[in-house]
Amino acid sequence: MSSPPPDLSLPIIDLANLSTTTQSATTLSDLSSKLHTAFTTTGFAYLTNTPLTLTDHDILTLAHTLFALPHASKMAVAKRTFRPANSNTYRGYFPAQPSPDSLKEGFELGPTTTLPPTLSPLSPHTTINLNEPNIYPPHLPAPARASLETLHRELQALSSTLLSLLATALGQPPSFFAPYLHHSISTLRLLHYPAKKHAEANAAPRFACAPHTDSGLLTLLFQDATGGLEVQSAIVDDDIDGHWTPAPYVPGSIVVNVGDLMGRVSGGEYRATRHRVRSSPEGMDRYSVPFFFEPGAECVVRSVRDEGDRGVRYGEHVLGKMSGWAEFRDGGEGGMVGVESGGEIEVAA
Ligand SMILES: O=C(O)CCC(=O)C(=O)O
Ligand SMILES: [Fe+2]
Repeated sequence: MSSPPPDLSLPIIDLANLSTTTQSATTLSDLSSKLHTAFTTTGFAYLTNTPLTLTDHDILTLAHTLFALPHASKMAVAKRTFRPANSNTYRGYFPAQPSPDSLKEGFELGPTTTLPPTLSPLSPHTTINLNEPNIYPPHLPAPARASLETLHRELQALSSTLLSLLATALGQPPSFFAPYLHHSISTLRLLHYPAKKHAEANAAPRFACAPHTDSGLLTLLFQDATGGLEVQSAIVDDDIDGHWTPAPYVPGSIVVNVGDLMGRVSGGEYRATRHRVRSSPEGMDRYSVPFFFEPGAECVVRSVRDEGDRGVRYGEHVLGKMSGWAEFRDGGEGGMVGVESGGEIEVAA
């Protein structure tokens, strides 16, 4: 028998002190222990006063701008699995797919640095280059593209700072995880959950995004005020459908959560918590912008708690998970295989 679920109210961690040019040891150790407590209990927290150039309103406006582009402009950069004439396998656009448990279109970009290609088979039909360069819809205004790249760079820097605070919380030197970030392939994803139309309201999927854990180290998420994000506070008596708590929009905040890799690195101390997004009320679109903080494809991720852990190469980890998901969608007949970046692992219902 498991113990009863904790009362989940997500903590708010104020990062204002990170914006000063020098931080005292006390400030850093205070933040480190707040993150540690949040990640060992709920696995989720809100971050406020984050050191970013763009506001959350600016960031969600970028998503509105991108998804308002003509369908043909978005499909011009659709991943090859959705448009076989295209050469991009991992970065770019994915259209909303009919699915019993989720409905969303998305656009994904990685770092702007040039990385050596890594061609890995996902399935007999599909090869993925996790180190692929970015590709943008032809009609996306140049300032929007520049803002997306700035945002990716700043979120990478912020996440790296959080990782060094977690290193100390786990009893390691602050730079312990620096080698993990060599050729890091973090993904910035823009998401649009289209509104249900009246005629579809009863047949529409229950979730906009099905229950899942994220595959990387950490996820930093901007969401609009629509609501629907829910976090699983505990799995009691093996009831994996139970104990969901809303994680509503908090103005000016970023939701941060632990991904599978950080769970592994911490020897299971940090909770890679399952979460999901409920379908919005009829007629409401929802937009969100998660940033999946990921190591390099070649990085071997090991538990700091287990010297015998041989570890897992991140590229293999993420492709293994994706192949499971793709088969789930593919039906095994070489049909349209939905391939999104390594941020999300859907848990088949
Ligand atoms: O849209 C959201 O609020 C959450 C999205 C998410 O969890 C994901 O893409 O992994
Ligand atoms: Fe997620």
